[in-house]
Amino acid sequence: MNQNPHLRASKTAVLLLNLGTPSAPTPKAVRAYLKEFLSDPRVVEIPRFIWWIILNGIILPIRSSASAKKYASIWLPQLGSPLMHYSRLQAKELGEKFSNEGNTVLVDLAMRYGKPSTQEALEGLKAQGMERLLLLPLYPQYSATTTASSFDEVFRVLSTWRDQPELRLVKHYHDNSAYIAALRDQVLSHWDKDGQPDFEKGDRFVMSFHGLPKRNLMKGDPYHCECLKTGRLLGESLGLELGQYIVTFQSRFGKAEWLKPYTAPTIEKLAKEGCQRIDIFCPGFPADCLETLEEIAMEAKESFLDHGGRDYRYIPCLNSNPKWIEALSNIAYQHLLGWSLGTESPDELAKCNERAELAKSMS
Ligand SMILES: C=CC1=C(C)c2cc3[nH]c(cc4nc(cc5[nH]c(cc1n2)c(C)c5CCC(=O)O)C(CCC(=O)O)=C4C)c(C)c3C=C
Ligand SMILES: [Fe+2]
Ligand SMILES: [Fe+2]
Repeated sequence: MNQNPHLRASKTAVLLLNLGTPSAPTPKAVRAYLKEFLSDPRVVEIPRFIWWIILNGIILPIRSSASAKKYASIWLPQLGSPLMHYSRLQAKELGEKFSNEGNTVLVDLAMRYGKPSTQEALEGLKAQGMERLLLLPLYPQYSATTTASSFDEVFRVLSTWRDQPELRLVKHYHDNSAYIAALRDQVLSHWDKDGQPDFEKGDRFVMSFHGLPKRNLMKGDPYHCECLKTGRLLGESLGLELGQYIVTFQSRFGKAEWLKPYTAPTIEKLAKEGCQRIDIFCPGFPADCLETLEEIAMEAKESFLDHGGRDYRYIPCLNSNPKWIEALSNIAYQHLLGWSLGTESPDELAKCNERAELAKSMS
């Protein structure tokens, strides 16, 4: 069925791309995930042979069980990995938004590592008649380590297809006004509920982004500048002055220098300097995950309180904030301009069938 492309409805699809997460919070599942992730030459740029020895001989044996314990501490009862749960929810709600607005757009989620794989997501869309494909990464700031790696994987899969879809990509949306408005809404709704920090008294608003080796920045990765711009735009939209907000980088991996200032030492320093309250938010992570829930909401909180801080407020990621779903749909619509957002009318399909019959009779 549906072998003849003339006989099927041709559809537009939006594929959300994210990193991926272990299938379970166990050393075995975490090891398989880390092996795939850290073997990606886009992520670690050390010469392959040397890296293979370090990864298999040192990192995987040590890190798999340490990370598994951390994953176990954030695993959601019934729902599993927060990254998977919120990414799926975002795909579902974006799809519903399109259909509520009368558009037929296929929406799905693909993970760069683990499941659902990019290959299975693309094949699923193809089976539903996808002819036009928009790739929308759940990375607002572009980095070769994340965005480019996800695109590479899509290109790799498509390179095996005879009949490829039309293709468009969203490179980044770090300064998109709807994204900034969603971030602002997320912060303000927490301040409305919990009270605002007192900046006159020295309270601080910290925006923590995932880090990257400094070498990547020096080689031309735009990620650092895009994080700083998101931070500035969010700070401005909240009416904050320079010094009231701080942009930091977390999740350093290995011994090399990464983007600075690092989140953990900054928080410790603030506490030691007498800052009583910090509100911390991770604008670069659209979904809560290990890096936000364990490293920021738990570990960094402990350090702040241990070093004399009194009040540590973690503001959750965008997750299923309706303003975020609206931002995703705005970004998608901008890039879908000119593409059909419905299936062909019965008239069009009938014409297709006539052309197909004609072609058959001539062959
Ligand atoms: C060289 C190592 C790493 C680079 C470079 C890197 C870049 C990078 N990562 C994200 C987003 C996420 N990373 C997550 C987890 C994670 N990241 C690394 C290493 C690098 N990341 C590791 C080893 C791990 C696994 C956890 C651990 O063992 O510490 C996650 C969370 C995944 C989850 O399952 O919850 C996200 C999200 C970005 C945006 C980025 C570069 C810009
Ligand atoms: Fe990471
Ligand atoms: Fe920069």
